Amino acid sequence: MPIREIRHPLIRHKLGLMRRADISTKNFRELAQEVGALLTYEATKDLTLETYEIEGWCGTVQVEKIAGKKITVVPILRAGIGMLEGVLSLIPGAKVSAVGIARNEETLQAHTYLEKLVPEINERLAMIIDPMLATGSSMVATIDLLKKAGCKEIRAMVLVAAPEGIAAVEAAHPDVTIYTASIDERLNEHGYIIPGLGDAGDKIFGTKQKDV
Ligand SMILES: O=P(O)(O)OC[C@H]1O[C@H](OP(=O)(O)OP(=O)(O)O)[C@H](O)[C@@H]1O
Ligand SMILES: O=c1cc[nH]c(=O)[nH]1
Ligand SMILES: [Mg+2]
Repeated sequence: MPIREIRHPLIRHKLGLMRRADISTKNFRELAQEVGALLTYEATKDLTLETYEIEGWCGTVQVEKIAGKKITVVPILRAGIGMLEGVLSLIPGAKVSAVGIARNEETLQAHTYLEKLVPEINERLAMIIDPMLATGSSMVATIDLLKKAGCKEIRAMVLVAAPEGIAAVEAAHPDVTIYTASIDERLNEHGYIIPGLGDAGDKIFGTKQKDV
């Protein structure tokens, strides 16, 4: 199952607010973190649990914890940072592997400029975060480098996904499930998602809005 659109009412509501042309940087940032947290809740729903025993207030009690694999969250810089706090609010122990990728706005090809992966990443579940999945070239490049580093289980969370990007990830990496708040209609001639959110990196960091 490579794509999961999470149509939860809270997510739909928050994403609707994010689509407003006049949204402030502050509100966009807050909502990106909130939707990031809600997607994390869904994307971790099937993690396996194991029971163990503790001393509780009335004697020993069986409790549960997440079994096996540790997690690394992989924000695709810059815009992925805009979801990081939200994700870590639910998985505070996760280690962070930063991947810097910028899309060439002419060719729409992804260019990798930073790769700072945590040790023993091959033993971790990697959860990639990026607000936008447009052509898919940034996501495919990230999955390529994680697999090269030995990652065996990879999931991705994006706020908005275009059908073109979903198809690209599915073709290159059919084993990776993508969790998204919305599958939007299409890309425009500049490779921007319609209706989308505009330039998510610029909105999160307050840098100049490009004419998209
Ligand atoms: O699916 P794609 O066609 O590759 O496009 C999506 C990428 O574009 C944006 O990043 P951008 O390159 O603008 O960098 P930024 O995060 O530094 O703004 C976005 O955050 C994704 O990483
Ligand atoms: O719609 C898009 C596509 C790529 N990057 C963005 O920030 N937005
Ligand atoms: Mg950008």
